[in-house]
Amino acid sequence: MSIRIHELAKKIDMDNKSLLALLKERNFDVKTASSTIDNISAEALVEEFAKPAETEAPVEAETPKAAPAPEVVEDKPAQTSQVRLPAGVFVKSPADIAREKEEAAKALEAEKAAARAPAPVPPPPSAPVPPRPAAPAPTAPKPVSIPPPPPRAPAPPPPVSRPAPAAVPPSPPRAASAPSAPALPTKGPAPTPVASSAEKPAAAPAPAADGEIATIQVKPPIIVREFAQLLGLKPFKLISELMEQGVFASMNQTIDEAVAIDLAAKHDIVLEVKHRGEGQTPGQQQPTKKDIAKQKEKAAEEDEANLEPRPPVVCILGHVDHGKTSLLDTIRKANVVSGEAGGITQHIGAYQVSNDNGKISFLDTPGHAAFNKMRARGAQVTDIAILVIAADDGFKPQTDEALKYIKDAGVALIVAINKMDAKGANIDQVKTQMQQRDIASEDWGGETITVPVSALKGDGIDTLLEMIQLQAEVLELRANPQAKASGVIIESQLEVGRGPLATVIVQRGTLRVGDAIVCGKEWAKVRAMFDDQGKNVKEAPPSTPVRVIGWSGTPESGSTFTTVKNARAAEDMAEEEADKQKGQVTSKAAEPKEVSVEALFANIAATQAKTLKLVIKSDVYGSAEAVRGMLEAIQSEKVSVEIVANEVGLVTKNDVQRASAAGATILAFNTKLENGVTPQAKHHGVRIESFKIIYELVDATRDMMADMLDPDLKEVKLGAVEVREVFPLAKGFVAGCLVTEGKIIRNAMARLRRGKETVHEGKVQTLKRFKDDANEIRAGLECGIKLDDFNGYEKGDVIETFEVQKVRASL
Ligand SMILES: Nc1nc2c(ncn2[C@@H]2O[C@H](COP(=O)(O)OP(=O)(O)OP(=O)(O)O)[C@@H](O)[C@H]2O)c(=O)[nH]1
Repeated sequence: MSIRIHELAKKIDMDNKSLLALLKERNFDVKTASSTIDNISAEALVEEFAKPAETEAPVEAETPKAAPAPEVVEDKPAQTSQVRLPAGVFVKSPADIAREKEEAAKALEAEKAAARAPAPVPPPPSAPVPPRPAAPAPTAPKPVSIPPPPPRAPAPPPPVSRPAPAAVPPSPPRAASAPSAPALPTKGPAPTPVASSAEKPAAAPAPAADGEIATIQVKPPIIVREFAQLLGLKPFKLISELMEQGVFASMNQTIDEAVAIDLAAKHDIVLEVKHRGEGQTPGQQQPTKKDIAKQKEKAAEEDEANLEPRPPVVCILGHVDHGKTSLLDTIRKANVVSGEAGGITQHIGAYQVSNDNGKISFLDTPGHAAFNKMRARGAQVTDIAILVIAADDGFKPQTDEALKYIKDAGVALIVAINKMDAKGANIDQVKTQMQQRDIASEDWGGETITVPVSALKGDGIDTLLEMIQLQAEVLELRANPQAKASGVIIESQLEVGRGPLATVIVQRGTLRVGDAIVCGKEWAKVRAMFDDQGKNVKEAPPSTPVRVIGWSGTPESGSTFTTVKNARAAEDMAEEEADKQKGQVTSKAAEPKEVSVEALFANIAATQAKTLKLVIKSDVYGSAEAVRGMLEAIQSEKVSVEIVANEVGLVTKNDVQRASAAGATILAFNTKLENGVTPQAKHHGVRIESFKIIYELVDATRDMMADMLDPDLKEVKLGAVEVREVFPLAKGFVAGCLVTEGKIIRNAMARLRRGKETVHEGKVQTLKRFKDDANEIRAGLECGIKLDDFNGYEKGDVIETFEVQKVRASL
């Protein structure tokens, strides 16, 4: 019998993270909050952490003589009643104690260093305000089976029943830090300075003295892993900070200098980027006082003290038809699947659900190969990824692709094995495949939280939500709602009556109606915002998905937006960016190109090749991207595709004119035609094709390309005869035949074979049944055949008839 960590945590009123750390410290083999430990150990822990409250308060318990708890365990196990040492519990060896002492000394030093820093001073230990004031010393000589963690005997009674995160590593008495640490990620004081300084390895820059800014120097390229070390952060922490700024990089990737400088400023560090061969100052711009002030302002925004818990952003990924939308649908209790064309998700949806434990923001991404960019984007903006795998189908190509995105983005993973109700569901097979991919499920000794579910029947959904909340708790997701809002564009589109609109996820700060935001070359004064239910909302705090209207155009999906001072500034910044982009395009075009003879001939050949020109209009930006990707992947040496325009919105008269001028066809994907477009297209002879399913669009495009080529000719055999006799006529000869196969039709093409040799090819000019002319004679009957003016028939010759059909050329 066993119990899950998160259940036990509730029982002993401790947060999951602390309990996990405590258990790991005590050598339990636990990995996540949904790992289990045996009941005996759990009971002992319950006793250890709950007992003080029950045995309220004998005053003498405060006296130091209550200290020698470790002795009880070590020296008198027999005396400790009938309770046996539970599995996983260990008695410390001298080596352990030596190691702990060393760690404790390090921690103490770190504490001292933190104390020197200008940090909020926690209340002195002498005046704790414990909720359970008269609790007895936790180390009272109770013969419990689990050794109480470290010898903290002389310390004052713990003011809270659950240990603070800082108390997790075995340490010597740290009276000052323990009482002040908040246990759960609720609003409240920032983590103690001890916790943050303990995170920093020795390589971290020494904290500067009061008000001073530490300086570190780097040489590009700035690699995330190395940069984290320089800042004294764990790489995953740095990755998540980068993500909060809308920068998505994995451990071994490089980041921009500007981003690195910004990030360093957040940690009160001035970053000096030294380019190779550069001296101290020339070339490299050093941060000015203004820069530093700006950086400090930003750092203040991100100050731990201002951070509040935020809902997790969860992305649902997986292979086509494995049930992503159904799963989300069941979670949302709304029917999205039936509204989708062909039952497949063609663009990303963002929704927020609330349950007893709080809110969760979900992103639904399409499973089709065509939408890989959208999936990658989904994985990038999320905290937790749910990989949906159908129990009756197992891993498929897009499952592996999604897993790759998840790993690259470094987000937490939960596997939902769906369709458990389906015939042929084989959970063991899926778990074997998980093991093969190094993501073994927890119950198979791995670390991946795995939840069997049935989206159709609703089984396992509560557990899945619980696991998401637990994972979120462990990740300690926080953001500053007071900061200037910034976030990521999930999707953008043009909507009739509303103009350009974008689904965004706010990552930092609170976005409000009236805010001015800028995103690349587009900007918006937020005119209105809608939640996933289409309800008008006035503000969107961190992790909230909202649809924003008021944009100058459709911003690019996946790009980040930030709030600026006012609409004027937003417009200026957007214009500046547009000019920059234009400049880049022109300068690229102006670059001299080397032309080889081969290239010259290739160019000549290319101009002779046929080109299918297309104007594409799609409902949303992501679809436009997917369509372009699919069309560009069509390989043909005979016909090429030229995309004249690829835009979001309705098909307009302007599009018809553009297509007419370019000789292009218009493809409308998931979008409609503006009034009056059809007659205008007819007038100009422009072809418009509409599609709701991307694969149909691609097939139709291939057909259009093939139709531009001369058709291939294909011979279809109609029948055959054997020459049995040769009869003389007044002029020439006729062959007396038996129809051996198919049928013989007058005027059909014919070929006379003698053995392997073709003697003559022509037409069946005369076809007679006895003396009468016939149009068609079937197998098994005799007939007379004369081919054109041919007369050289011999007994045993075979005459085959056939017709030539024109078929669409292959690409
Ligand atoms: N038996 C069974 N069928 C399910 C379950 N979940 C989904 N399905 C069915 O599987 C099919 C695909 O479900 P979707 O939710 O559209 O799958 P998807 O992964 O979102 O597919 P795309 O949108 O194309 O990426 C539908 O016919 C669902 O009814 C389940 O738990 N059990």
